[in-house]
Amino acid sequence: MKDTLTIALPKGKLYDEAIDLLAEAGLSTYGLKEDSRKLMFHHEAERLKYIICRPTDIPTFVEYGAADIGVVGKDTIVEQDKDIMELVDLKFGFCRFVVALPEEAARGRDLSQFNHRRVATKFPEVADAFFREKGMQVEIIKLHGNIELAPMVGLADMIVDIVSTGRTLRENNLVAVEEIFNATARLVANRVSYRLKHQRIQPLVEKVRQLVKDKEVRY
Ligand SMILES: Nc1ncnc2c1ncn2[C@@H]1O[C@H](COP(=O)(O)OP(=O)(O)OP(=O)(O)O)[C@@H](O)[C@H]1O
Ligand SMILES: O=P(O)(O)OC[C@H]1O[C@H](OP(=O)(O)OP(=O)(O)O)[C@H](O)[C@@H]1O
Repeated sequence: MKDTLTIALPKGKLYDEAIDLLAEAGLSTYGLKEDSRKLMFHHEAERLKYIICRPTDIPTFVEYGAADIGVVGKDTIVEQDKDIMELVDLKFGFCRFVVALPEEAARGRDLSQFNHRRVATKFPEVADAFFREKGMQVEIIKLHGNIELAPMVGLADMIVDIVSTGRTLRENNLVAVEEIFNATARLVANRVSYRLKHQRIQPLVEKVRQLVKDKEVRY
């Protein structure tokens, strides 16, 4: 399988756009969008293999070389800081990292008044770096999803989470008070694969770069 290229695709929000982009770049992607529970698709004639991963597991599959390349959000890359190569900003999957507070609590106050409080997040490393930089000491509570719930039930005073349309914050009476950084989907590669399979990876990278070059990022 030395010359088969294995691509890790994130199930979920980035899935369809990742497949559309790879198809546009000339890769065969048949079967990937069919309603199925299959986790691996082997396109033998094209020497391509796709594995379908949980988005947060993509850096692990790529770091260990179980996949040669993959698509993953910048938010996940920063949080996990795995030893992988980031090759292209794909300019979809736009979202912003924010600190958000309950509307009531935010009124007339700024973030510095929330020192020593509790923060719920799926991204403890991002949150920790942000509050350290601010010189604030907070207790970070790691959750795996539905972070917006935490302030409503008294589990935390504030959250660090990603926001796209802002709808989830609004519908849960939260307001963003600080922006941390913006994120989009990235094409990433395993370091060894990038060298050994350069002849397959590099033309794909060039093609993808060309395709997204003039695309505007909408945050
Ligand atoms: N509301 C959103 N709008 C646009 N992009 C988003 C949004 N939420 C997340 N993303 C981007 O899509 C990526 C995958 O998000 P998705 O919700 O599909 O998976 P997840 O639930 O975060 O992953 P896991 O199941 O592994 O915990 C995120 O890492 C981020 O880069
Ligand atoms: O600004 P919006 O467009 O409303 O999107 C933001 C929401 O999207 C993400 O959650 P996701 O849907 O991935 O669910 P999760 O909380 O289970 O991770 C994020 O954690 C927010 O909750």
